[in-house]
Amino acid sequence: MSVRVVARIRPLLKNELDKDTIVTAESLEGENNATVVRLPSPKNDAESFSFQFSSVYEQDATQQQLFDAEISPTVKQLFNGLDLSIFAHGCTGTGKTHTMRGGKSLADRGVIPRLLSSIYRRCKKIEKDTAGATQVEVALEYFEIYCDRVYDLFEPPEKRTPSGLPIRDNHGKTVVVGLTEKPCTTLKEFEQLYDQANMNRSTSATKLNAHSSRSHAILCVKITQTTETTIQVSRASCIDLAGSEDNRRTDNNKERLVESSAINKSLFVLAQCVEAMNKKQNRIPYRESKMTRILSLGQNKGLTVMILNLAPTRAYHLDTISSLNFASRTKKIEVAEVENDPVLRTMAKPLATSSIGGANITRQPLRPIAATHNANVPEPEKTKKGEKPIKAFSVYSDSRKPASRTSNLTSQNQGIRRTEGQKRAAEPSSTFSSRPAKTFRTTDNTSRTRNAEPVMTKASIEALIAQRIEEKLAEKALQDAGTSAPALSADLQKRLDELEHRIDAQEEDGKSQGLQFLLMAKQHHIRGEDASALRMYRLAQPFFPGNAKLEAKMRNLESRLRAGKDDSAIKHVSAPITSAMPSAPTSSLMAPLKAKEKISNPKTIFRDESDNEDEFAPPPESDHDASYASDDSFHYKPKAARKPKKTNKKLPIFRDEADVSHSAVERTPRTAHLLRIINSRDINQIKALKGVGAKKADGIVNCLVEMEDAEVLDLESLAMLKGVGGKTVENMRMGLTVSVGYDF
Ligand SMILES: Nc1ncnc2c1ncn2[C@@H]1O[C@H](COP(=O)(O)OP(=O)(O)OP(=O)(O)O)[C@@H](O)[C@H]1O
Repeated sequence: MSVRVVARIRPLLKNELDKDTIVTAESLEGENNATVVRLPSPKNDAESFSFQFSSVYEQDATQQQLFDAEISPTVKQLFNGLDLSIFAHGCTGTGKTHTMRGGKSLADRGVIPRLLSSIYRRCKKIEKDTAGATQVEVALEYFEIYCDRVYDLFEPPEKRTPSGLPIRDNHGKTVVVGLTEKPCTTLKEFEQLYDQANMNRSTSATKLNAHSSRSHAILCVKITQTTETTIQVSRASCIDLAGSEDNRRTDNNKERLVESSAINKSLFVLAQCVEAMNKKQNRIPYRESKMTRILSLGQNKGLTVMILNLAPTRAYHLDTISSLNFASRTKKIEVAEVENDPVLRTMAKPLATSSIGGANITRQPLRPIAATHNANVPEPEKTKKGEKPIKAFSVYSDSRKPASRTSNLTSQNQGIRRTEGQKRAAEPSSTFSSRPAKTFRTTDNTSRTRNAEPVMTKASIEALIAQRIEEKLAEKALQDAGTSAPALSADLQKRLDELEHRIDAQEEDGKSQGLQFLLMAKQHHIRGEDASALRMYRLAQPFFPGNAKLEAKMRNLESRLRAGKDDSAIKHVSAPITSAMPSAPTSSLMAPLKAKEKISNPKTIFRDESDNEDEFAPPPESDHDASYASDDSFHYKPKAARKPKKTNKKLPIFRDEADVSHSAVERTPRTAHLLRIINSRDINQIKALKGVGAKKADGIVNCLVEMEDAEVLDLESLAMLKGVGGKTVENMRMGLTVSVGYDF
């Protein structure tokens, strides 16, 4: 993956003019451009921290300068077939939306309108240069992830369903189902669509930002280039992340706190994913939040630019350090995974792929080529004029689309297309629908092959051959699937929908979220990561207000951290919990930077593999198992109107006599057998349990991997794994009698 991380320090706002500026940009010796962010240590102003990035933009940097230097050069590659992802990251009020969207005046326009302007210019140029032989179409999807739910921003809020749009895994890619795709032919048209859609975005005034985005907004621009012989699709995804918030500073009310919790949680998971990638762990916890599932940072191929937005004042000091730490980790992913110049290396891929595909490619049934390299892929025949346009593409995957055009549609897809067709019936004929039909054509990429030859290595050829084999197998599987009766698809679809509703219903219940936080807290606790555990307990606390045991746990962790060696770590996590609904401090989202010795040489980059909050934490308490089990005492108190549930109702089903003590020795054979299967982490065995499908099994294994060496010791702990619950545990156990034939 190629992640280019640049930092941008915003200017002082009107109400900050008298405030202390502590964040500065510096150049390394012999360089003209600033690449280092420097700020003092929170402990001691005489010491400073420095972080190096690809570029650093100072307070007076204009929107134009940032775009010209960072984004403009990628547009060419976008048209060469690479996907592009642009992230704005940073805590609340640091200028993410300003950077991505910007203001109304020409000079103030942000990255997104400038990118679209560049895209349309290039479209025109290509069409002109090829005398119309290559035609370029642009289409948009725009959605937000608000409180872990996905909403289409092209739909007015009143049309939203409470649970939002479902997301599904499709051949390893996450897709948002049912998004509107808007063909968009001119910049003017884009501006209208974009402005209108932005009015649908969830924003609110907070103490830290009068127009704070309460959601992650993702704009996907799909570019389709059609020539006589080929169709090439590439995508630019522009992501304006919601800002992390230190709720000790926000004075957020309950509603804002819930939003803030969701924002902080998803950013926390993002940080965890980045950390897992850094540590080269096999499993990246993408599934812990919808944002990380959809973005799949590190899985998407192509170019990624992350713009780290920073506020210059002391009020943001700890938040700024947290953000810098996070960005440094993200930057390291690039260093670890891309050894050669990422631009040259990734540019070679589409050329090489199309040359390997050669004349044998007659259709592209699945996503891989388009998803990973956007190779020139012939598309199935387009619909005739007047017919419905093709259904929405997905964020990083359009794997269903080719299938849908080749009659192998699942009823799910048919349903989507119907909806889309109805939606668009009133719309003027789009460029898609009015375009003359294209037929499958074999690729004749002689010149491309020639171009690609010098960069083909043995390894890349092998990888491409493996990929082609995979595609062929997938194509065959798809064709096989296409022969199954439509009734089966409808049935499958119904089951999927039911499952989705069940999950949504569960998600709507704050209990599930609160328990997830608790589970994550416990996982951290087990690993001895007290600082992270404390953060997660804090996130959980709003769901269990007034729970004395939880508060005692947090106090315990706080005092242990306070007693730890490094004061700077304590500063990040030891704020006393006074309010009934304490918050997740922003600084707690990402690892605090370890205080280093005095920095005198700006060339030194003060991050290394060991920079991890957990090194500040004292070793884990030996009694953590006891506390693990004792969390059953957390009473869930859902949103205001609901009555608190009694403890004994919480996990009533599977508590069999022998389990009361939670002792492994006293487990029934059936329970022991079930726990053995779970702790085996063997997805096939887990999937075979009654009531556990592939998705749930995957979720369970993910949780277990998160727990590293820890095991699930009892059924109650099992029920608390994400997506499990008491009923599922009961089903698993009951199923064992029949399906496993265990002698109980
Ligand atoms: N480079 C800049 N030049 C001028 N003003 C800026 C700049 N960056 C940010 N601002 C101003 O700072 C304020 C906060 O910016 P913005 O709303 O973009 O922050 P944000 O990071 O998106 O916050 P949130 O996460 O809460 O949505 C706005 O008033 C914005 O106009």
